[in-house]
Amino acid sequence: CQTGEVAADPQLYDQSYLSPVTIGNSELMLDFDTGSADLWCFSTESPAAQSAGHGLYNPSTGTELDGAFWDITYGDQSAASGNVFADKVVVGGVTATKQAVEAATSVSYEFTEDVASDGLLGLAFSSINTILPQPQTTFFDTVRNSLAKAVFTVDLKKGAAGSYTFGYIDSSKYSGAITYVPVNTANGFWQFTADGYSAGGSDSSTGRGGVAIADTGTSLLYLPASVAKAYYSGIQGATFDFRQGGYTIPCSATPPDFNVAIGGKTFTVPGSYINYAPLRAGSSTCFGGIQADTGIGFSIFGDVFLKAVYAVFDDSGSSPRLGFAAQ
Ligand SMILES: O=C(NNC1=NCCC1)c1ccc(Br)cc1
Repeated sequence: CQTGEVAADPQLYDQSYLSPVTIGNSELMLDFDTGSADLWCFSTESPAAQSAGHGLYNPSTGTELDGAFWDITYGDQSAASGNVFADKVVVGGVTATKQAVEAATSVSYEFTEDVASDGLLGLAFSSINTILPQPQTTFFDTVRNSLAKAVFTVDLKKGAAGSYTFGYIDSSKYSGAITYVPVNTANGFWQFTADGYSAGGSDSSTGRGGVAIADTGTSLLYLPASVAKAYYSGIQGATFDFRQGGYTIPCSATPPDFNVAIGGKTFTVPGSYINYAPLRAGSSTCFGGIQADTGIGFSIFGDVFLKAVYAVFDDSGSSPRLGFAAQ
């Protein structure tokens, strides 16, 4: 019965969180992503112009999956592709002896530029793994039957190291009870329904809830346009800046807290989390941590929300469920 824990180290402005993973005989820093289902890494097969500065997986330790290829495009239009090897993967002591490791032979500039990240470890459902002709299982799916409990937890923090655990829930990491809600796996995501939103201390709801996904791979909190609009209407100097592609606020602003009702419980994102980051270093205009989910199809509860709660991704029962608790 395996259990394990790894640190989740925040990158600049908490844009992403990286965790150490041993693949074959190299340790790489991967971005754990509950919004996708591929485990891929820069490799000795990646073009040097794309992989300079990154840790590389050397597939010599693995066994090539003949004829298997992968090609993924993320919600932010970043992309990567390559071939596949079966190799040993260890995360916080939890071992998958024959995990599908997707070696990159091409990546988009977003990944080349992010030199701290050596790849991604997908934690969505294996139904959206992009390997063809035969999709493979995520790390969690590969090890889930060997875990003490088929769960993983996400404890991200603002500007500080958090953690991911596999196989157990750590009651020292949260306060109060965990509120569980059902998950709809039809789209391959950890998809749930949020009941409603409100800003500040007021109970003036900024709108009905809706369908959402829990996505550690997305930095911000994307909500229905009406909810985002109502939220920023309460902040002096806030504006929708179409050139920046979203809401901006004065960096001097103290945004109101943001409340989300899930499963009959209210979870609060401190207003400071929504004063996300300067548009450019030194700018006095900051990008908002809440943005409109227009055109995406559902809301995305990314890191701005997840770092305010303790989240349990539970596949131990007859159907998957998500648990949230105050941190
Ligand atoms: O791609 C998604 N999440 N992960 C990552 N983003 C950027 C790098 C990794 C994503 C998933 C579902 C929806 Br809906 C929108 C976005």
